[in-house]
Order: sequence, then structure tokens, then C-alpha cells
Amino acid sequence: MNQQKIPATVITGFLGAGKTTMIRNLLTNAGGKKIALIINEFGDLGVDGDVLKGCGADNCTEDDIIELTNGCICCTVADDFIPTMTKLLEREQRPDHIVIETSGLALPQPLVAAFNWPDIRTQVTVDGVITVVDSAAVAAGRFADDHDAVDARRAEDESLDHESPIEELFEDQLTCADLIVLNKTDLIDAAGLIRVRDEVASRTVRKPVMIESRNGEVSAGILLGLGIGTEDDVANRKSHHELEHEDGAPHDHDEFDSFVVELGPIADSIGFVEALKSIIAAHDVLRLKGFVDVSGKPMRLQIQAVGSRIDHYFDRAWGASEKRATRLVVIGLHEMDQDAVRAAIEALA
Ligand SMILES: Nc1nc2c(ncn2[C@@H]2O[C@H](COP(=O)(O)OP(=O)(O)OP(=O)(O)O)[C@@H](O)[C@H]2O)c(=O)[nH]1
Repeated sequence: MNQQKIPATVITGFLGAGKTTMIRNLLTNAGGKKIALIINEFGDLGVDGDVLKGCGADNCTEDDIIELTNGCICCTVADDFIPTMTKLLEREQRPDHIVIETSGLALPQPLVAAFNWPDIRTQVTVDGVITVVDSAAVAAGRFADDHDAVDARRAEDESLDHESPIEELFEDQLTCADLIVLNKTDLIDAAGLIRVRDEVASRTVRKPVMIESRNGEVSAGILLGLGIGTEDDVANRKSHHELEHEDGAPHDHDEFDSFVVELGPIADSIGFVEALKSIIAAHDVLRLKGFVDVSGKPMRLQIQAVGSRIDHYFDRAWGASEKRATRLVVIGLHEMDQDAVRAAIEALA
């Protein structure tokens, strides 16, 4: 095949760090580059795909946005990612650049390693791995776990071979980065930002470049065209899991759970959002997002909660043939009391 390899950028980062927001921005300032987007989300509600399809960029049409919904991309590489890439590469009109948004819970390492599969390696190269960081969450200590508590849990249950799953995942995503974007800098002050930089630097032995952003506003010229060829270096970026299980024991996401709550129309949207805030705090929900059918309003209300912070805005009108509904995806640690969270949300309708 006499074609240049297509560059592919992998965008990773913990739940709610701002990956979709950054990609939305990227699509609008990527110049004439035709971009194909592969999106993977944890939870059965395609919120990210919906948000990105709604941005109407000519260089990335709805057809160019592919959602992988069969679980976290790092665990479904062979069944999901490789066939998707193969199909994409068979298209008559090949993209200039491929952007892959991993789920917030994915380990980027297995995905990068997949670029060494024979059929893929000859046609595509990893331009770079970009890890988006929620600076406010780092500043609030979200990823710095109470090691005594973790040790106590491990003492009770010897089968626990992990440190805190959130902390570990955060480090794995940093370890794989070629570029780290410290996002949400609007939510912290200058001194906080210095501490965040120090903490992020201390979590990875490699020293990738760090840049700062608000609302994922980083120019396409910085994000695309890193030219790293990360697949050649994946052996130097092993995740905790790979280091602990050199024998290839399968990785899973048992520590996290997600479920969808469906409700009818909501009369008092402000009261609803306030009540969600209390439920999130009471049950330590990590991420909640979706759309609300507000009674009497022609527009759809989008909800985006990351930890205790909740954003909500009317994002677009409901379509004429679209079924109006309130649908929210909730993500938390496995020990989150799903039944209680579901019941509390359902009681709000
Ligand atoms: N204040 C502030 N909010 C931001 C910033 N970037 C993103 N957000 C908000 O953070 C929330 C989550 O952003 P997303 O872009 O959906 O995050 P994500 O990483 O794609 O989330 P998952 O795919 O669920 O892991 C949304 O409400 C965004 O509007 C920022 O720089 N500052």
C-alpha cells in the first residue's frame, strides 16, 4: 500500500476531566483536516457521542463519529477497536487524522499496544497520547487517597491487589501521556496550580510536557501533529496492572459500576439539580450525566456532574420525532449503593 500512515491521537483522562469538551473545541479549530472520531464511554448512554455529533463541524460529520459502546476500550480492543479501525481504513475517503476518546476509566496502554497489530501498524501510527487532567479535582485531593484506609481494606481482604482504583488509574493515564493538559484552571488559583503541577509530575516517572487550559481550549496546532509514534514506546509506559500481572491476567473494571436512570418529565428543574447535588454528595457518585425533559420547555436540559460540581444548561431543542425523556447515567465505585441512588433519583420525578 502506497499510502502514508494516518496519525491517530489518543485522548485519555479520568471521568469528567474535560476530554469531550476539548475534542469539541478541537473540531472547530482543526482547519481543513478531515477528522474521524472514535468515542468510547463507560455507561450505556451515549452522552459524549450526542454532544459531539451536535457540534456540526464540517470536517467531522456524524458519519465520521463512531461510538464504541461494548465496554471500556482497553478491554474490548480485539472485539471492538480493531474491527472498527479496519472498517475505517477501508473507507474510500480516508480521514487525515483519527482522534480517539477513551472512556474516563480506560487504561490507554492496551489501546496504544493495539497499534502494533500487523493490519493496523502498516497504516496508522499513534501521533501522541494526550491526558486531560481535572486540575480542580487534583487540587481537592481526589486522586491522593488515604493510604491508611486502603491498607486497612487490603488487610481485611487479601484478594485486593490494588491500591485505590482511582489513584491507580489516574497514574496509569499519566504514565502513558506524551502531553498532559491541566484543564479547569479557572477553578483554582495560582498557588493551587503550582501544587497541581507538582502532584501530577510526582505521579509519573516519565516527564511529558504539561500545558494548561480552560474549557479544553487548546489549539489544534498543539494537539495534533506531535509525531511521537507512541506505539513504539509502549513497553516503557506499563500500567500498574501490567507491572503486577506480567503473566497477562485480564484487566477488568470491577471496581467501578454504572447504571442508567430513566424518568418522566421534571417540573422544577432547579430543584431537581439541587436534589441531585445532595444525592451525589451523600453517595460519593463519581460522575453523573445525561439529559432532562423539563415540563413545558422546548429545549433539552443537559446535566454534567463531576464529583460535587454540577453544570446544567439547555443544549438544544427536542427533535420533532424524538421521544422526550429524562435519562441519566450514574458512575461510581463498586461499593456505591446503586439501589439507594436509583431510588433517591426516581423519587424526584
Ligand atoms: N469550570 C470548568 N468546567 C469544565 C472545563 N472543562 C470541562 N468542564 C466541564 O466539566 C464537565 C465534564 O466535561 P467533559 O468534557 O464531558 O468531560 P469528559 O472527560 O469527556 O467526561 P467523561 O467522558 O464522562 O469521562 C462538563 O460540565 C464541562 O462543561 C473547564 O476548564 N472549566
